Amino acid sequence: MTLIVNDSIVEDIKNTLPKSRRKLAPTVSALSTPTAPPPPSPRSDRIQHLGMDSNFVEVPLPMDKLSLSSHESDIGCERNQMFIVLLSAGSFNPPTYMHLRMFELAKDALEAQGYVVIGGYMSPANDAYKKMDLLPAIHRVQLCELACRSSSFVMVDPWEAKQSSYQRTLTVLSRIQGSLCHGGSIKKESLKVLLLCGSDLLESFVIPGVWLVDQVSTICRDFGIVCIRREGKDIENIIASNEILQQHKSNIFSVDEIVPNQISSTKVRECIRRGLSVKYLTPDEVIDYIKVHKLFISDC
Ligand SMILES: Nc1ncnc2c1ncn2[C@@H]1O[C@H](COP(=O)(O)OP(=O)(O)OP(=O)(O)O)[C@@H](O)[C@H]1O
Ligand SMILES: O=C(O)c1ccc[n+]([C@@H]2O[C@H](COP(=O)([O-])O)[C@@H](O)[C@H]2O)c1
Repeated sequence: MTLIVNDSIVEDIKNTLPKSRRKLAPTVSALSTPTAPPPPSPRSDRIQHLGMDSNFVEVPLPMDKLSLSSHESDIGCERNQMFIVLLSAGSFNPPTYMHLRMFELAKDALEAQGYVVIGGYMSPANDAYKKMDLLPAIHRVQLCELACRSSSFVMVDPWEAKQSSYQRTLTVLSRIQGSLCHGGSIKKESLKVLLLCGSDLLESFVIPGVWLVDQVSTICRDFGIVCIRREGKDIENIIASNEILQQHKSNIFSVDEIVPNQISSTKVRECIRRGLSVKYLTPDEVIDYIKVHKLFISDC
């Protein structure tokens, strides 16, 4: 794993993105359509990060697979050891083996640098994300639960999916950090909650209007990013193209795929629509659920 950098905003990157990503709900243009989620006001964002908004649906953070007791956390502090929790935010429409592989790749790479990865979360996007063909969140949460059954450390955080409105990723990162540190079970100074993503998501950071610039800064500075190279995308160039990413390059971990893997949810959906097998692209439990509920057969 190498640490890398970035520089200015590249407008035409938008056109190089997959079609589906150009339809991201929180873009400026999408926000003017009736189906797009309203942009959270700066005030509501601030309150959300503090975890004080009484309009939130309360959902406890699952911790059953976390490999850390408070005692170990204290030891970690003494040894100056940093514990890592990974958050993967996405549509997971449906989850694939590549989504699960990302956690393994990130864990290996971070542990090779001396970090201790104590857990990971998949957070399926809220229905208000309105990405093309998005299944209702209730199914995507269930599919993620089934997908990560075989993992010893990956869990599903259904909080984002259960809220009544779109939730930005910074809010989800803050909620996870807050839940883990609440009551002092894990010391804030020995915990890093990192956003786990593919290079296409990192690329979306530099597209004007998709993310809030201040929030990109906060994510990079106060949290950090582990980015898995996807389909040959040059992570170094993405970082070099944006001032904020460049400024926080030491907090952005770039991970190479050992075994190139181009599985995507789009391709899985296409296969299902065409009546083709998706075995070995996603876990059998996911396939069974899709069959029972007759999902992805026609456009949502
Ligand atoms: N093959 C892959 N390599 C690297 N990152 C990936 C891969 N597939 C998904 N990801 C990452 O997983 C996260 C969640 O992705 P998402 O749910 O959109 O999956 P997707 O396969 O890209 O979906 P879709 O095809 O519907 O756009 C994103 O950060 C994305 O970059
Ligand atoms: O927080 C934001 O401003 C923000 C802007 C764009 C995308 N995201 C999140 O990034 C994820 C992208 O998912 P996907 O399926 O489009 O790759 C999804 O969880 C979105 O909620 C988040």
